[in-house]
Amino acid sequence: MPELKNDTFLRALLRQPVPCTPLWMMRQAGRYLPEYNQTRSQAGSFMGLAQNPEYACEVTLQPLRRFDLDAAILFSDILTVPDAMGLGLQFVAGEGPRFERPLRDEAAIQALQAPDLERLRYVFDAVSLIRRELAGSVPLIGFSGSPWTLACYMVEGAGSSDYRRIKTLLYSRPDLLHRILSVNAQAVQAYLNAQIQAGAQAVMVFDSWGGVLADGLFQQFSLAYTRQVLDGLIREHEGRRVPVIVFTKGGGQWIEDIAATGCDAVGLDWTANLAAARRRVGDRVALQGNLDPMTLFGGEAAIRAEVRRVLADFGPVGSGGHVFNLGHGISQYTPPEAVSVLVDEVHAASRAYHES
Ligand SMILES: Cc1c2[nH]c(c1CCC(=O)O)Cc1[nH]c(c(CCC(=O)O)c1C)Cc1[nH]c(c(CCC(=O)O)c1C)Cc1[nH]c(c(C)c1CCC(=O)O)C2
Repeated sequence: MPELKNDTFLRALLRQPVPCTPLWMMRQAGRYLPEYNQTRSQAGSFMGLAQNPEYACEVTLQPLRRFDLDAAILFSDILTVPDAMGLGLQFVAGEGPRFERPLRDEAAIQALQAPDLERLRYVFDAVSLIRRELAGSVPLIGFSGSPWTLACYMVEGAGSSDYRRIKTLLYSRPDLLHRILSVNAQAVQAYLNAQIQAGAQAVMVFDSWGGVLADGLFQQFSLAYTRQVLDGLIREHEGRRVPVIVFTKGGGQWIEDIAATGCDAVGLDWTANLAAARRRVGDRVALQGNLDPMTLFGGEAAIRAEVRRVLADFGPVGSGGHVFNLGHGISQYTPPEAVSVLVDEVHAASRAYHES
């Protein structure tokens, strides 16, 4: 594998010195890019894109051709894992993901098993192909959903506004929920390790729905299983540390607990304040985030001002690590020009915070 030309993203995650703050964006490959929509219509569907390594590679690279981003993220979805467990993932146009066979009774839960990784071969093939095509320009991030977030989709069968089904299970049959979560933890760990072996240079766990849990239950039903995943991850590959990022949407109040999972970095949504977060965890982990994605609709002056505010909140980087990101995925309605402004401002305005 060729030497990495730009390793600022990996260095920042490990709290090593960098000349300016690296950035990437959650959902950086997606519908706000016309070229994505074009490739998607060629592929016929979202899963048609994700399951074809050439298409997955093409859309992964699209945002990097337009913008000076410091990392690539595998184009895939967190729901490929429950799909490989036999739940039957479907993307209904305009409705988002849905499972044909959600976990709705005890028999289905007892029968659940970690998937045969051969069924996810298309993901690992995409990882290897993307690594080859990146040719050392920037590192590649692999990812998975957290055991809890996957369980939410597996039990609800689709997105939810109140999480009624999974919370019914949690409060009435916690034993069954624990069974789903242990299967998921085993599956996610094997899935991430296979991505690392295929060439992912950092991995991120998306706990998108951790924030809907009550305090105490978050630690028991989400974080404990994320920690199980991390405990068995490959942390060194190709002679380099493979940093792990844990992102819990709505998890700002639990940042000390998240930092204690053994991750290298904690991802924060825009409701957290980076200065306060840093005071709480010290420089034990790097922080990733946390611009409100809607800032990108505010015009150039607002984008530049908000980027400077986020950088100032983190403050002089010193022995810490900051990876700039949005606090959640970029909206499909974002004008691509807004992203150019964001990238320019992060790289230019952050230099002052890296002078020792
Ligand atoms: C909860 C979740 C999902 N998927 C994911 C999460 C965790 C992150 C988060 O909290 O947003 C993770 C994900 N999904 C996708 C990526 C690709 C990599 C990237 O560029 O960040 C990643 C990292 C592609 C995608 N996954 C999806 C799209 C849009 C699909 C399309 O092209 O129609 C993309 C680009 C579909 C998807 N997939 C999922 C939903 C709810 C949807 C529909 C949402 C929507 O319509 O915006 C489940």
